[in-house]
Formats: sequence, C-alpha cells, structure tokens
Amino acid sequence: MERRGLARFAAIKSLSVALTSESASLCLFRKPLTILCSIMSATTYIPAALLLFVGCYLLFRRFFRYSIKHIRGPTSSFLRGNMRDFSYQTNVGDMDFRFTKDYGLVWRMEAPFGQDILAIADPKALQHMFHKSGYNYGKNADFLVVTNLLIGKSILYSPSGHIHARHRKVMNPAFSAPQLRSFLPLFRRSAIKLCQLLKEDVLQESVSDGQLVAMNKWLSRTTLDIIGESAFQFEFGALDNSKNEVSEVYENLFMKTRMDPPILDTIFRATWQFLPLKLLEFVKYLPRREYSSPGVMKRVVDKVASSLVDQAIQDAESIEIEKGKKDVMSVLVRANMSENPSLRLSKKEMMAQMGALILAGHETTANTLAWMLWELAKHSYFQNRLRDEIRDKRKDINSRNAGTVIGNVDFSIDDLESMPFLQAVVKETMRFHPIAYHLIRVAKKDDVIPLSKPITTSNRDVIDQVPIAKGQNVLVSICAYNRIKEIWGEDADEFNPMRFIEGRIKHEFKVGMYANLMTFSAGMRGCIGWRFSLIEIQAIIVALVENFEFAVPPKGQNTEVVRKPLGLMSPMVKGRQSEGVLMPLVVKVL
Ligand code: HEM
Repeated sequence: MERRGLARFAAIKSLSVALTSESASLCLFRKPLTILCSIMSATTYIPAALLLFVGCYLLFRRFFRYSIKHIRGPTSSFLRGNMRDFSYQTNVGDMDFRFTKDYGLVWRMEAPFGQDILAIADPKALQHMFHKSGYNYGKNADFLVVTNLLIGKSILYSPSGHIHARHRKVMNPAFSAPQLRSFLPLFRRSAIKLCQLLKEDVLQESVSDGQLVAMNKWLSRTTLDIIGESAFQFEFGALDNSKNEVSEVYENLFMKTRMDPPILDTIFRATWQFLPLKLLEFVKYLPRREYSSPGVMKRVVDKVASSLVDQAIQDAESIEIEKGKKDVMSVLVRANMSENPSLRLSKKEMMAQMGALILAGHETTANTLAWMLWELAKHSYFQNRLRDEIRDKRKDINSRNAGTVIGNVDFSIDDLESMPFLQAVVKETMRFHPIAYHLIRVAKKDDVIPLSKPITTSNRDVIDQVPIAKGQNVLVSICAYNRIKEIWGEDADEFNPMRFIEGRIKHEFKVGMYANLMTFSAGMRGCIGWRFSLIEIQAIIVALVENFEFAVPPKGQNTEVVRKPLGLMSPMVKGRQSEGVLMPLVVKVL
C-alpha cells in the first residue's frame, strides 16, 4: 500500500511539474538551482516531458487528424480510460458482449490519457483489416515489448512487414499439411500416456463414482511434451512429472505477468506507443514481477534452445539425417539454409522461434482442451454422442485391421476427419472459447474501414465506413465476432455443436482461417500452427472421451470456473485465484 502511495505521489508530482514549472532548459541556466534541477530531472522532467509530449500529440490527433470521437462507446476516466472494463472482467467477453449490445459491432473505448481505441467485431471490417490491407495494421508496442522480453525477436515479434515475411517464409515448410499429418502417431502416443497416468497414478480405484482432478495441469503437461518432441525432438518429460525448468517457468506465467494489472502500470504502458522500441527494451530492469519474470523464462528457454539449434544445424548439413528428421526445428533449419543468405534467420532468431513455438503452441491448446472438457462435462448429451461416434469409429478401425499382422491399429487423420460430431465439437469450442480473445493493432497509415452493418454516431449520422488516422489503436474483438447472432444463429450465446452439423451458419464475408472463426486470427499474421493444434486437440480428446467420463463438480464445492482475462483466456476458480489456472472436473474411468 505504502509503495503504491509513493508511486501515485510521484506520478502526481511529475504531472504538476509538467503543468506548473518553467521549462527544464531555462532552469538549468539558473546557477543556484542547477544542482537541484539536475537531481530532479531524472525523476520528474523525464516523465513530465513524456506526459507533455503525449498530451500535445493527442491534441494534434484530435483536432488535425481524423477523430473517432463521434463513434459511440462507454464513458471513461481521463487517466484510466476504460482499462478497468478491459482488464478486470469477471469472465472474458463480459465487456465485449455488453458493448456490442449497446453500440453495435463497432464502438469506441479509451486508453489512459483519453487515447481512443476503435473496437471492432464487424466481419466486413475484419476482412478489410486482415485480408485486404497487407501489413497496414501492425502489432502494438505493449505486445512487441512483452514478447521480446519473453522470447526475443521471433516471428511473433517482427514489428515490420518485411521482417515478418522473412520469418514466415522460413517457417512455412515446417507447418505444411503433409508434414503435420505425420505427427498424429506422436500426438496419440502422448494422449494414451496421459490416459494411462490418470488411470494408474491419479484416480484411486476405491473411488468408483469419479474423482476431482485439476485437468488443466495434466493437459498442459501433455501439450508441453508434445511441442517438445514434435518441434525439437526434445523430451521435457512433463507428463512423467520430472521437475524441469521449462515447465516450471511456464507454470502460471500469464497469471504472474497479466493478472489484475495495477492501474499505474496500465498508465505507464499507455505511454509505450510513443517511445522507440529500443528504449523500451530497458523495462526489463524495472523491479516489478511483470517485467522481470519474462526474463527468467527467456534465460531458461535460451539455455535449452542454443544447443538444440546447433544440433539441428549440424544435422541439416548431414544428408543422411536430413531425410530422417521431421521435427519442426529440423525442417525450419533446412528451409533456412536453402534461403538466400541475406534473407536467412540468424541463430538468435532461430532460438527465438523455439520460444515462440513453446509460448504460442502449448498453453493455447491445453486451455482450449480444458474448455472443451468443461463444455462436455456440462452437456452430458453431447459427451455421450461424441463417445458413441468414437466407439463406432473404433469398431471400423478394428474390423479394418482384422486379419492383418501389422495393421493401422489406431485412428488415422482420415478417421478423425470422417467423424462429423467430433469436428463440430472442436469448431464449437473454438467459437465459444477463443483463447486469444482480443488482438490489438495499430494503423500504419490513414485508412477507411468499411462496415457490413451501418452504425449510428453520437451526432445521429448513420455511417457504413469509419475513416481513421495513422496511429489509430484498433481492438479486434475475437470473442464478440465469434458470437454474432446474424452469423452463428440466434443461440450464439449457447454452446451447441449442432450448428455446425445443421449447416445454419451464414457467412457473407470470408474472415477467419478455420471455420470462418477469428480464433486463429486471419491473413498474413494468422496462426501458423492452426492445423498442428487441431490434429493435437482431436488426438487428445478422442483418447480422453473414449476412456473417461467427465462431469462438473457438484454445486457448493467452491468450484465455479471463470474465464479469466490473462492475455490468454484461462480457467480459474472464483475466489481461489491465488491457486492459479485451474479447471477442476470429476473424472471417472469407463
Ligand atoms: C488452440 C490453439 C491456438 C490458438 C487459439 C492460436 C491462436 C493464435 C492467434 C490468434 C495468433 C495471432 C496472434 C497475433 O496476431 O497477435 C497466433 C499466432 C501464432 N501461433 Fe497460434 N494458436 C494456437 C495454437 C498454436 C500452435 C499449436 C502453434 C505451434 C505449434 C502456434 C504457433 C503460432 C505462431 C508461431 C504464431 C505467430 C504467427 C505469425 O505471426 O505469423 N499456435 N495463434
């Protein structure tokens, strides 16, 4: 409390200095005050100058560039903007669903210092931004700084279009459909190992009607092992519970860095977009957990990554091994080596890609699976229907293999793809629980964003396009787009996989890369691992539903699950947030 008070005092002090003192330069020329001024300058003039600069810039934007002040939206405070609505929702989407109801598919919010944010869920606007605007909508400073702290300058970081295109070109071959199909046996091995562990080590035989299990923890270990083996032929050994540094630093990473951010921190971050990225690299020295813990993770991943990248480079030089090694990193290293030397990724960039794959491809899939199990636990009818489909397919597989000595005894990609209800459950979970619920983009030049549905402004004008100025912050509401009733049906606020079977979804605009959802984003920066993730999810969910029955814990056991906004939507139990990410389910062996 005391420290917060001091920080608040410092901020108020710097603001008052900015407003009342004479200019810093004049001060330095007055001899008696010189020493005092130079001591004060570091603590007061720098933030004061920053605030003045931000203030002038915002005034300039408001009066001389396109303003979006006429777009309707919620009220906000000048210092905090709408950051409370944004970061302190009980459940991800509470804010977006309320605002789309009040204002339509486009609304205006504010960041600190009255900076406007244009929030968008409109499909035509999203199609324009993600498919028709090239690299005109870049990532914001907050995302760039934090990913750089966490993993370095990977594909996720690349601030400019040409850097990103270079990364993507080298990475694409590792994510081709045939390459990913070859991973299914590996995914199934891990899924079956998870089932064995649950049966043998976790669930007690004496408890016949099910036992409470923190399923998220097991799913997270499984997906970490999978990404280690398939991406780098590296065994994290997370399922075997062998304590390893990587799974330890990842545990509750998003909670440590993103949960309930203090308001001063939010205000501080709001100034980042006005500062050079090089300068912002120094935030890692700030004595706060938000900025120091990503560095700890980076050091741990770098230690593993350095030798793995060296090994992959050595292997790529040997033609024999080249034919054998199929892990993502080996394919990536080979693609890099055949690239024009001036376009090749450096060793540091390759190491950062490893961090990116662990960061983007581990908890995302684990959390999606956790929400899928939760929905199946809540809707036993859907769970039983899925299990029936799996058992029917199992019979087909067994009869296909009958009489063969070495047959294809497990589910193939074709088997999974020919299970319509499984496909529908995956799509509906992706729609209903988009793990990356928001993206923030910044316009790199003036633009006019078209809308599919006109909106009424605060001046009562009806408009079907929004002109914006270079530098405009845009919040892409993935969670709101995925719930638009005109697209997904009147029951869009309910979990119902049948919508994908009955074919009652209306797509006028091509938006997302999978099922026209925005869950994997879209366009040039869309998720490179979407196919990887879908095969992995199917491999795991089929094994779990075939072997276990899932139910939600009985009421009154203090197990109400909420969708916590931690940058990544994470399950937590209301009132037990200090326990970290948690999805408790009653699990029974079948
Ligand atoms: C349910 C699972 C997943 C979801 C919902 C998801 C979602 C996303 C989204 C929304 C983005 C765009 C981020 C942005 O533009 O700021 C993205 C990018 C990315 N994802 Fe995924 N992802 C998932 C799984 C995976 C997996 C399994 C991998 C790797 C094996 C992966 C690797 C990546 C990478 C490397 C990028 C950056 C692509 C680029 O900038 O070109 N993701 N993901």
